[in-house]
Amino acid sequence: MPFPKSVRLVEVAPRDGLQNEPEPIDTVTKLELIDRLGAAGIRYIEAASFVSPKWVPQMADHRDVMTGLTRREGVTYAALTPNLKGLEAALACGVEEVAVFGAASETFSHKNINCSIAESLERFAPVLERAQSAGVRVRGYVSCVLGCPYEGEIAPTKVAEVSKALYEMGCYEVSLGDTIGVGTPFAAKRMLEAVSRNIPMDKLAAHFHDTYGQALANLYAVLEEGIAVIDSSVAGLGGCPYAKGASGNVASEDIVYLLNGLGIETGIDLNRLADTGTWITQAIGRPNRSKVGVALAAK
Ligand SMILES: CC(C)(COP(=O)([O-])OP(=O)([O-])OC[C@H]1O[C@@H](n2cnc3c(N)ncnc32)[C@H](O)[C@@H]1OP(=O)([O-])[O-])[C@@H](O)C(=O)NCCC(=O)NCCSC(=O)C[C@@](C)(O)CC(=O)[O-]
Repeated sequence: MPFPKSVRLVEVAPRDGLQNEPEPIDTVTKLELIDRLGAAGIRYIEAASFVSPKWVPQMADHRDVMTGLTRREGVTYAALTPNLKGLEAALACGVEEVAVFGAASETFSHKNINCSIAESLERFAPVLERAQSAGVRVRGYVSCVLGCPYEGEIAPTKVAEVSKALYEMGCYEVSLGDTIGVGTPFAAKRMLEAVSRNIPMDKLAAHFHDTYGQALANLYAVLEEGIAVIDSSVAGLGGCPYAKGASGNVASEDIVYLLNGLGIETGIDLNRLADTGTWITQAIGRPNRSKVGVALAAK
């Protein structure tokens, strides 16, 4: 299959990138991050997470973030909503898109959202119904698609089964999460091949973490298969609170550099994006994990 002509980047740094930070990051910094990402040309930003503050304290200011952000024309600002409580709170803030998040691993599902895979799907059904009645689109995540921190290998058929359930429930897109970044290119292709038997390729997204330094290679592999939506995090920020040692998503700067080199359109200004990575890492005292960001900053 030829490479896609353009790729839509889903920027997850304000949520996935920051959720694991142990020290509270003030809302003003989060809002500036979101604004700078929009100014760099990102058209889809996952801004917050309406989850329990007891589970993920860093996302406790979700209301202030969602109502405080300056909306730019053409940019979608989305939020995670694991249940009806989260959805209602997000709707009250005027959210235009939400995401539910499940897993292909039973143990991870319990650790992350305190229920089995089957229970999570039951919990998501009314979230989708309510969101749809409010005219809000719902994205679906599947975690552990290339491995689980507790169970090890995960069968592609299991990933396909959970993805299909989310898609059939009404998620307009299913994002496939290599939560702990253990995948390699052939494994990524095998997993995608299984999932895409049930779901059209243009309804799938790749959400690959870079823990083992494989994210770019894996993304190249799935781009070859026709994936055209990629989740990424500026400066490679992030990690999952329920996946010890997992590092952030592929750095947005690195994937944009790769896509530019392949002649694939993103509409993103790489220099502005790299400046944003430099700024946020300095603001929160984290190393910049984007090789491209570091190289550009050194110029
Ligand atoms: C799902 C729950 C809430 C279940 O948690 P629970 O304890 O089973 O829920 P509960 O219904 O029994 O409620 C317990 C308490 O939480 C409150 N509560 C209940 N729901 C909400 C809500 N929406 N917002 C705020 N508060 C909430 C509820 O009101 C109650 O408060 P209390 O009476 O004890 O004071 C919990 O497990 C949770 O919040 N988990 C979130 C975990 C999380 O955010 N993980 C990181 C995101 S997923 C990820 O990073 C992976 C991804 C998406 O990036 C893809 C990848 O890389 O693989």
